[in-house]
Amino acid sequence: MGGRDEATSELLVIFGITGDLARKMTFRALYRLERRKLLGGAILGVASDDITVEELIKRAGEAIRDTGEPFDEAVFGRLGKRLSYLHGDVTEAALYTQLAERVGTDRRCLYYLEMPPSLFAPIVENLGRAGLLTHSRVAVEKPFGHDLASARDLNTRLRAVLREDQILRVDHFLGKQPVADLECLRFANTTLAELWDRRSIAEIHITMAEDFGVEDRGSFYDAVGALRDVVQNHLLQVLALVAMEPPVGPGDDDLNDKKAEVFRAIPAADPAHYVRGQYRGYTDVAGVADGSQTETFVALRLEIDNWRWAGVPIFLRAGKALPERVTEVRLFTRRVPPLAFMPHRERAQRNQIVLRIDPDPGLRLQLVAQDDQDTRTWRDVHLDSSFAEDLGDPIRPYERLLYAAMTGDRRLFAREDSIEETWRIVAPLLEHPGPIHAYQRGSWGPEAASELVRGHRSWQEPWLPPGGRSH
Ligand SMILES: NC(=O)C1=CN([C@@H]2O[C@H](COP(=O)(O)OP(=O)(O)OC[C@H]3O[C@@H](n4cnc5c(N)ncnc54)[C@H](OP(=O)(O)O)[C@@H]3O)[C@@H](O)[C@H]2O)C=CC1
Ligand SMILES: O=C1O[C@H](COP(=O)(O)O)[C@@H](O)[C@H](O)[C@H]1O
Repeated sequence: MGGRDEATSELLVIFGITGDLARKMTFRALYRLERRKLLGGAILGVASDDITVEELIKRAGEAIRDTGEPFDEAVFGRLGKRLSYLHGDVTEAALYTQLAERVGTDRRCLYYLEMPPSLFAPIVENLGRAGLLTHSRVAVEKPFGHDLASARDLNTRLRAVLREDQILRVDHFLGKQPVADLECLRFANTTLAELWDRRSIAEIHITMAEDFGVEDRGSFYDAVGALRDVVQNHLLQVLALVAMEPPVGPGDDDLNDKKAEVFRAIPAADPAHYVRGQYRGYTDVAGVADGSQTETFVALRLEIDNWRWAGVPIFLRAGKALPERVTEVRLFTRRVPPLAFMPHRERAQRNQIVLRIDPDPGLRLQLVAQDDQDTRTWRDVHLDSSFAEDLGDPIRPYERLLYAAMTGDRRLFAREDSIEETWRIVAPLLEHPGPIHAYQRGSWGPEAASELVRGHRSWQEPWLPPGGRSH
């Protein structure tokens, strides 16, 4: 994380400071930045609850403790001194008059919108009317639209008052260490860089598994489903970083240009290669409609029609109530020819390269070795790196993203064209969702997901950290 300069925001204004995301993620991220002495300015929280700043600070402390973060009173004291609070209805002009009095129109602010998505555009329009956007940036949480048309509409409304370089579209997966590091891992290492194309790679699997259900988010989730919740955004952003060409420079657009090229080369997904599942018991969750057809599991196949990846199938799967919480990218190499020097001319298994994003990020290279006890057979051997062991405690996603937003580093945020392309890619699946297959909680999803990969590598047991599951 780099230094601060005249591009750094002087004031962070958080809309939605009393919400769930702030409680679970934002306060902790701010606390960690404070501990690393990376917070330079004041923080103003905005929400509708009529509470005092003392109450807000108390809630912030509880929220940070609840995350299990080691708690240092001195650090928290410094953070608390930065906090102030403004309550009101964000749909009313009066709030922005008060905000302008508190903030002034000359300050470089970062407005971070952790709000119900229907309020993103109205808030930005109100900020514009109050003259509060001239020197400022706006970070908007997910989701950015619920389909291509709504994403375009939101974009148009934001762009009516903001330049593209003032808009930061948050996707917290882009703040995860192994995702942020993909560019360097791929292009700084000849061993990976030389393998990373259709000549050496036969197929790619990306798995995002969660070992919990929808829990208390029934009404939010039932209107969204797995495809919109994590594939259109998180997994496609990861795929772009896995598949892109090397950026030609360090600029924000250098990276985003390469990601956009990948998206443009992905044909719209084919509903014939799309499987949806719903775990048994989902419709009993509070907030879920009776007889809901919303998917809690998806598996799909994509292609990238460019010179690097043509002919390499890409399989994505994501689901809730699966056996493990694990997110990984797995590349299967092509097979070597039969080995004439072995007693049987059997062909060795493919190598696999696995990037584990969660939990315990790391990289695995799965190779084949001759079994020392029985030289006629093969054994898998693994070269594993745990990034925490090798690189130290990682910066947390929201910590990384908040800092990047405050310093104006747009590389970690999704650009307008990428968002629209990802909605285009999934559009046929939204229009023709197909049947929903029931699956048992704690299974790897419906049987139809295995059918999807028939003739290809089967879905693999994900690579788990030593000791199995961790959160
Ligand atoms: N929660 C999560 O785990 C995640 C959330 N997100 C995204 O973050 C955003 C916020 O989500 P979340 O925190 O869960 O939402 P919540 O419903 O928990 O919080 C919403 C916030 O908005 C405020 N608010 C709502 N309406 C108004 C209004 N008219 N005027 C003023 N304030 C208002 C609420 O204030 P008050 O409570 O005082 O009324 C509250 O602070 C969403 O875009 C969501 O998709 C993204 C990833 C994960
Ligand atoms: O955006 C979302 O992401 C979480 C998973 O994020 P992680 O950082 O815990 O891996 C997912 O559970 C949630 O449904 C989705 O809205």
